[in-house]
Amino acid sequence: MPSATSSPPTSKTSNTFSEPDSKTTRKGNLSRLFWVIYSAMVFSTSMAIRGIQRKTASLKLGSISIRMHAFDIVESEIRSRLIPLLSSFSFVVAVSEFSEAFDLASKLSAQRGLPPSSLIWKAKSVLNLGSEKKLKQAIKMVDEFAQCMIKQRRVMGFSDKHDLLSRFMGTIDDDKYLRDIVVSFLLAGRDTVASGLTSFFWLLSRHPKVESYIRYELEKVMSLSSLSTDEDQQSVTFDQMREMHFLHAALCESLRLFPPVQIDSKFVQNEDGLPDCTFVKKGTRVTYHPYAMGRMERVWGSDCLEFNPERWLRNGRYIPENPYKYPVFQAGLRVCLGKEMALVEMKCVVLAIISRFNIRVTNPYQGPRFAPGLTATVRGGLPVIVQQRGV
Ligand code: HEM
Repeated sequence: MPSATSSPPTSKTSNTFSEPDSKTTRKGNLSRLFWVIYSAMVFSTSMAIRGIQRKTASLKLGSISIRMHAFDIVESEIRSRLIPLLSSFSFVVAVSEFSEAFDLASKLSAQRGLPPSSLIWKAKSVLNLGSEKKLKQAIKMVDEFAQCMIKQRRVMGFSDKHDLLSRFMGTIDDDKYLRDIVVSFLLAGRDTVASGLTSFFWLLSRHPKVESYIRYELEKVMSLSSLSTDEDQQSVTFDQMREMHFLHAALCESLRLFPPVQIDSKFVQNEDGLPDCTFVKKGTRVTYHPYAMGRMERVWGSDCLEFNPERWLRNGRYIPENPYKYPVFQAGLRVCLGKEMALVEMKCVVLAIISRFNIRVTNPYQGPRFAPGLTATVRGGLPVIVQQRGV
């Protein structure tokens, strides 16, 4: 653990595995749960982006005020839905029709790229057959959901609202464009965050000391705060969370080993050369591989395969890496606009869960296996045992 904040976790936060007690534990599928919760949360902060809107979106998404707004929304979803769900004896996650349609559309779109030639899906699409027919139906349902959300917001009024959709509605009148913005952001921000959280909980199950240290850091920031005299303060505030350097480091380290976007391709617009002088002609597909890059000894050193949050800390403070070395959120012009928001969301969920529950993966020795798709979805989900702490 980092030297500047190296006091050992208290016994209260120590994290030895205890056998599940039938009254306090329940089994569930964490990745499925995150997907469902996030479909609601990301919608309330989602926004469109294309061409000229990128700049506007980038300013808005990166701003402290929008991150604080996201923090409030996520906190409220956690309190009203996630915690009650995890606390109930057996949790069955209700999957909405929309959620199913969204998953199907993502899966079928990704499957288009699997056969060697695109002719197959194009022919099926023209003839409206099989998977292409299902894809069209799924996309229609997703679009209708987004349209309905925009229509409702118009009826309810948006000028006094602070969420991103309302802010964009103030500048864009075209509802079809707004719909595409909502769907794009949902696509960009939903499964990525769910995937990152799922892998993180798998890693925590394998590294209980890291989990204990996050709990210790949480207790520390809360006790140092002037709010600590306020007996009503039950959960961390946005500012306190920003002081949690170890948590931030642990999430970055987890995303290094399990990036939600494992590979990403670009097509060359005009003939060009790569930095190593490889010639690339117009139309060439160039793929970079964040999953492989995060595990290269040449880049990360001999302990590249270890989960070691300390590699991100100097004197207890988080030091960011060069995004070209760590392209989990891409780098340069097309860098992820939701990076900061994603980290806020992930931190909120992690803190809410680990301060109240012990989450144990049922088979921690089996690493996550990913299904083919746009984002790294854990195949079959991540079966876990949830145990309420202190019971
Ligand atoms: C851990 C979570 C996330 C990861 C790892 C991630 C990663 C990425 C990556 C690699 C790209 C570049 C894709 C490309 O150029 O092909 C990207 C783009 C983008 N991301 Fe994220 N993302 C995450 C969460 C989010 C969230 C929560 C949002 C918004 C709510 C978001 C919004 C966007 C947008 C709008 C773009 C498109 C930027 C552009 O093309 O100009 N992302 N993301």
